[in-house]
Amino acid sequence: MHSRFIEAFALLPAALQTALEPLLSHDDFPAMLTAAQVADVCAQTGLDDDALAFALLPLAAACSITPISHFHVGAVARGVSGDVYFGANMEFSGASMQQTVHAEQSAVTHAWLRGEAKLASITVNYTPCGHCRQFMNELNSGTALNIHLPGRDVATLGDYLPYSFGPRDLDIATLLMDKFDHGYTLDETDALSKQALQACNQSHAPYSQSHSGIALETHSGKIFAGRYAENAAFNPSLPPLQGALILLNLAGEDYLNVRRAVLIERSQPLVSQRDATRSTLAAIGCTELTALTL
Ligand SMILES: O=c1ccn([C@H]2C[C@H](O)[C@@H](CO)O2)c(=O)[nH]1
Ligand SMILES: [Zn+2]
Repeated sequence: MHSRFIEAFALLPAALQTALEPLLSHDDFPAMLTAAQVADVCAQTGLDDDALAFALLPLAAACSITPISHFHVGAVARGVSGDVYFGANMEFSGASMQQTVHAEQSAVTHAWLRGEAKLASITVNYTPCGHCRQFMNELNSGTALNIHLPGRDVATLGDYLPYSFGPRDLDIATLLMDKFDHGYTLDETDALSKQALQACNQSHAPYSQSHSGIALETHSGKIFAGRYAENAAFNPSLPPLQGALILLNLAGEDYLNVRRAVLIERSQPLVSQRDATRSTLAAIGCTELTALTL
């Protein structure tokens, strides 16, 4: 079992420990459960889907990296496929506050990067901040997304974000997690560039059209790609680097092990990721960034 889970796992009810043990005992547990695994764990423990999501929160929160706040937020997003995805907050010492990833953003992005089509619900161990509510208002599940919080009845994003501002206010119809391919091509043939290009092609940037994607390679040779997720209110947009680091972290890798990165964006974009990406990568000890333009 990955060392980060040991303490939280030991505090789970015995029946849940028994049901989860075969999944978590692998070092490469992907911080998600498939619909079939969820059904199996529910059958073994007698928990329903929602109770299981709450019970998993301490494991999700154990994935947080919080050198600044030491405040561990965990989230569990459920896709319409029935698969569930962990999320956890990530902080970067030596970078700007704006580089922080919230647990809700982590869970949502985790689901998106793994190809989930739409979210049905999200369960979080603390109330989502205004920034997260706005971030989630970009999703193709819209204000119908169910939000489960400890000690509260289930409510929708619409309940938590009344009089909301969102994509429709800017006449945008393509929403976060909708599938698309922007069709950019590039002659580069190395694996990292190819994955960065694919991420760029799947990025969500309907406001600026400044599509971008990144791929990170770790010292162990693994590759993690992230797509830009733009937001109607602009500031809650999530840069591609954050997407890739979310996936890397949830896969059990250490973000200090990023060896090199390829960022792909358009030439002279209205919104550029390059400088912030370079500076955040430097804060986590990676100075090998190749920035390619389309
Ligand atoms: O909705 C929220 C509010 C805060 N945090 C994180 C961000 C930061 O790492 C820490 C303190 O704000 O908690 C979340 O993950 N979600
Ligand atoms: Zn938040």
